[in-house]
Amino acid sequence: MRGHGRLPDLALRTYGGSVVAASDESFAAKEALIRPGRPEFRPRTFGAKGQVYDGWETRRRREPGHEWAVVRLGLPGVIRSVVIDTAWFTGNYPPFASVEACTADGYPAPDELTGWVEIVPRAALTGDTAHEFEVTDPRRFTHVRVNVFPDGGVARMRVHGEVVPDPRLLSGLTVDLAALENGARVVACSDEFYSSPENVLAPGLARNQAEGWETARRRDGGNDWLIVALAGPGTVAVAELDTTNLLYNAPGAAALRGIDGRSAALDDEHAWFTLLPETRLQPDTRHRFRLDDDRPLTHARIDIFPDGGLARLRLLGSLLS
Ligand SMILES: NC(=O)NC(NC(N)=O)C(=O)[O-]
Repeated sequence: MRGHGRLPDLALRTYGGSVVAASDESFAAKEALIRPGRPEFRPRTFGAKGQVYDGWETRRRREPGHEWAVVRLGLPGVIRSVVIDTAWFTGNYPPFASVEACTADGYPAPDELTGWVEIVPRAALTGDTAHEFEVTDPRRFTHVRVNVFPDGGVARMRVHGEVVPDPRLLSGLTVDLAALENGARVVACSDEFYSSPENVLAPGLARNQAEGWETARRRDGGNDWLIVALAGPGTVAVAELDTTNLLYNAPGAAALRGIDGRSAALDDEHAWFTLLPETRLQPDTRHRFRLDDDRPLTHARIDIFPDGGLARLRLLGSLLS
């Protein structure tokens, strides 16, 4: 069994994050800070404002002070680490940075945010390096502010943590119990050769194959699978198995099972019950299946036969009250 990757990036643009304000972005736009993917660089590529960078880059400060950018998390939650990546910034990286966070109710404007607390104390940075800082504050945060001293460029900021949704927006409703934004996460997966299984829980539709989960071609006669810890104990009424963008590598079939992890161990094969028996799938298709089972579950396991992947897995249902 392979690892299931790291905690999700709560700030990621494709998870709904937004860089809502910055003190300056003269050389390169603040929005790049939370862009998915590794930063790119083409040497000797100059625009009207200077060398082009895939990151946030401020002007050279000529007066005292420092620069900052505020990010609204797409997925509010408990932050476990922050990555400040100065990739490609060598003669223009900030020598120091710190990170603050705050919690806001509703939809404040950036200048209405209050109650900032330091979650990463001022630390020295080096150029062209991804610096990871552990965060120990256990509170739920909705926004972060990165400060750079005195100025410079940061390619990416990643804010890894555990999603903590607002329970008022889930209880009593039919919701996707397998959605990352509702607190679901992948806890185990057979293979993540081409792209991460976490992608099947992401918001919205996958725009291409890489935005879904894709396994290697399987040659051992077995099959690929993943296990999702749901948003909470609940019942599932509709399963959506989306093979969009998988044209020549969609699984031939899939099966879905559930387990109530409150009373059984995940490795107890007999405690898993079938929600959807092995069912034929078509390539590039959003399949929706009405399930006929009201047993509560905390985890779901999808088996795909023999390999391939999925663009999305949606499990519409309700949390136990
Ligand atoms: N975008 C830039 O041109 N930045 C800087 N210069 C180079 N060459 O990268 C700088 O900070 O002066």
